[in-house]
Amino acid sequence: MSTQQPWNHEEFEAKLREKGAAYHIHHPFNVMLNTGKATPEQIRGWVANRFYYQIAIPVKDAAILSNTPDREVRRQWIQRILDHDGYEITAPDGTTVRDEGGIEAWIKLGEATGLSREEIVDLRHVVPGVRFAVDAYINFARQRPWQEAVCSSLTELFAPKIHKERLANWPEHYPWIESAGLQYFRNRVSQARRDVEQGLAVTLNYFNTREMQERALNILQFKLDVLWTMNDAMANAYGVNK
Ligand SMILES: O=C(O)c1cc(C(=O)O)c2c(n1)C(=O)C(=O)c1cc(C(=O)O)[nH]c1-2
Repeated sequence: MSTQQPWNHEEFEAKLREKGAAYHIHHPFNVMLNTGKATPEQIRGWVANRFYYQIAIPVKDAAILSNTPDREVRRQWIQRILDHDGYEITAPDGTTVRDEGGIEAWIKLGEATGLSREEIVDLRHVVPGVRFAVDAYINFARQRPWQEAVCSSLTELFAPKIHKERLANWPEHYPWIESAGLQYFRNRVSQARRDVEQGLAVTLNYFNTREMQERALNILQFKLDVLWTMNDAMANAYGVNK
């Protein structure tokens, strides 16, 4: 057991952010995608496989909702499910508000790359390594205390940069993908920032001894490994061009 003093919030947050060095933004398969070296086949392979992650996220968030007795947390956390699944809500006066949600936006991204809706949603292209890695994330959220599951979402600290990189580079390198198809990435930049604020607040407060803070870093590493392993599996299936 560690007998050291806990890091203060600033130090602890800095330790979490240091973990960005192991983010999948640095994986050779992602570097290939974001530097314009990928073939249409490789891009389609990535989009079709990442769809399995997209559909897992609201399931994972529903596990967190079901595990927390804290109503204030649930009030905020439910937004993530709406972000991905979309919603159609009719007020008592009959007015309806709808949003197609991130999963639908991801399907549109897939269609913009030349995949059919059917071959995306029936998961035929999802390779075993991606499936196992994503399932591990869902299982972790189902089985561990909800604060640990919240902590595991903190790879989102590093996500705005990867989305912005795609928005900056894909139109130049892959002009055959219609710009409207990239809407998912545009939406996520601000959504990820908001998610991170909430996830960080829970994590900084809950992991309040040095031993727990070290556990939080290991949890974040687990999630980084989920994303890294997905990229390994896709690199194995589709290859990496130098
Ligand atoms: O494209 C990416 O590289 C990337 C990474 C991550 C991430 O770091 O987990 C997420 C997303 N995108 C994303 O779009 C998203 O909605 C999301 C939710 C979560 C989460 O763990 O709750 N991660 C991510």
